[in-house]
Amino acid sequence: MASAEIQRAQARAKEMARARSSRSARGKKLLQSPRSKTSIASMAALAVVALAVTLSSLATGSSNAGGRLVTADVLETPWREAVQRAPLPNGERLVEGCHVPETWRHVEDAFISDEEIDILLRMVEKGMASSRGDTGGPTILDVNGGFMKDGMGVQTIYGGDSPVSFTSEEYKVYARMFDRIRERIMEVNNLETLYFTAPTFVARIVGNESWTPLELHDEYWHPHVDKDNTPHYDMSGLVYLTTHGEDFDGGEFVFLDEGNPTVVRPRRGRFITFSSGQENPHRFTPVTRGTRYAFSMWFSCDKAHQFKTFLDGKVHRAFHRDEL
Ligand SMILES: O=C(O)CCC(=O)C(=O)O
Ligand SMILES: [Fe+2]
Repeated sequence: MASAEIQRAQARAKEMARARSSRSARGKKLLQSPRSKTSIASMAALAVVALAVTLSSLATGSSNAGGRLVTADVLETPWREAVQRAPLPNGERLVEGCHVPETWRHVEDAFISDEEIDILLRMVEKGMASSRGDTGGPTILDVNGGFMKDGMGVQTIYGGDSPVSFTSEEYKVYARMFDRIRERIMEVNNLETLYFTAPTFVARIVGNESWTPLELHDEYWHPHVDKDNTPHYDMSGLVYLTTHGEDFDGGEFVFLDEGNPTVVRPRRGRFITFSSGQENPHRFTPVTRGTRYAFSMWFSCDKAHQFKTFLDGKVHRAFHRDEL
């Protein structure tokens, strides 16, 4: 890279760092990624830093709504932002090493490989095969609990006339995803304990603007706090199987910080985590075209809420734990 170009890239890097720190609001700290290390002496290292800035600036910017935007372009390094945890609801016992005072909003790409995503998509389609909700709106599948909910109501998937049967390869990929996510959330937030909990599900939303929800519960786009809905949720995790702007339009995830929302566009294989309390109100916008798939999963600091029957072979036919 020519030296004038490096200088320009450096100036751009400084400007971006300045813009970033001036946007840091309400006690939040933005992580200074490797690009802010302007003290690196060698020209070669500076060139690498400048390149990282250029790549990263492709994937982040400002959204139409005026807030920050994490685009659906691939992130070379995770996008991260620290938040101060809101006080625990009255009566909830604080678990040291799990209810840490500061947690990270963390967005990471290529968390699940293409091959794994294909297996998961196959699994989801199999589990939703009897869905009557393909005219729009959400179909929700809980593989662990064994039910599927579409616009017409709830059905069990392992019982009935034509029970769904997943292969052990499908179960393996599915179970490993949860294990890896739990470990990653612990790593990112420096936690000592964290338990996978239930319920957890995958949602398929077929964009159709003429679709009208039957009940309030079907209006998936409402702002909410995960822990307000389910008090034992402490950490939230999301994995997307399709990409905004390619497979579907709309369906953008938004952290609802007052006056400064952050939009994260789903991308196939993208993983998002954040703590589940009042510090992270969020929503996602209506899907207007195509099909959006998202796994939602939650983790608890309370051992009593650990999901123990996960893939234990009792709920799930045609599955043997030994095969995992
Ligand atoms: O699918 C998403 O982007 C978010 C889902 C969500 O907020 C939830 O399941 O609680
Ligand atoms: Fe949520």
